[in-house]
Amino acid sequence: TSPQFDCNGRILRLDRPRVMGIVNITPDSFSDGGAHFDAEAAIAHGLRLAQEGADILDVGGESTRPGSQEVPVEEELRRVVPVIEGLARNTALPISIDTSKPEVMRAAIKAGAGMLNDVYGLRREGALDAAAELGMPVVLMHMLGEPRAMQEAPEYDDVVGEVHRFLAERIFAAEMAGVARKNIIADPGFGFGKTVAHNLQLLAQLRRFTELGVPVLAGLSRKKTIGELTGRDEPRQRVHGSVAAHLIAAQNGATIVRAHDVAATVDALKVWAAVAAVAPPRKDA
Ligand SMILES: Cn1cnc2c(O)nc(N)nc21
Repeated sequence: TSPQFDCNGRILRLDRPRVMGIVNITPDSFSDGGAHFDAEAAIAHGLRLAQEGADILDVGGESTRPGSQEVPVEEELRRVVPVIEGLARNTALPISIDTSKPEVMRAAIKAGAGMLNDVYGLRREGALDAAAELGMPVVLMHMLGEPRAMQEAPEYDDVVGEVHRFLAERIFAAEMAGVARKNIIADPGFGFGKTVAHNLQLLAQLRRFTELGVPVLAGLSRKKTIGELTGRDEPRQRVHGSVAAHLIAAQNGATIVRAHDVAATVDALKVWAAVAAVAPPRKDA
């Protein structure tokens, strides 16, 4: 039987690779040009991703791209709560909250979100306890340093081994804090303190992370690595490269991929799942 997650009453079944659609609420996403954000536009975008076949919607109010600055908690709450409420009212899909702040985790779950997606791997003050108290599925992701400086000159002796060890430690810390192991998802954090070479090694050896004994999430959508490999400077032109990378991630054991372009990714994974259904059992299974 395949793992499944109870996301605040909404079920996410990992019987096949699933697509986490991205709903970013940041000034450079849904804004009417002003400094404030159009919650309605973000909600409409999330509903469109649901129409395109997303299995879960990831709502984020603080950009974590390289060089990004922190957003004050009041601001982050102002951005995400109305969107989560709007989405929860209009779709039956599970909703994850992309945040590292315990206060935002609590408010998001109260508003109807059912999964925590923390790029800091619950390392912020109070995050482990919040995750344990909320009792929801949680994604633990690897990041080297902080978004502001993580891409300056990332270095590893053995990127796969070091990311693997970090995730094993965070899983252990989460379990010690009271997070149920069945609620944990691991994520190597593509692009979070990694060069293109590091990202390629992590993707090529992604199956190593399934040894952690929890589902693996991969997020490469429209990232700089895809742009560099394809020569596409414009993120919107990185759809094909992103779909290729997520297919490889599925082939290498990921059961959730985090994507902007949901329809394209859903179609690709349908082809992947049809072949996987008739493939001979894996020798290392
Ligand atoms: C918020 N966010 C941006 N990239 C991500 C990734 O690769 N994984 C997860 N879990 N979250 C991400």
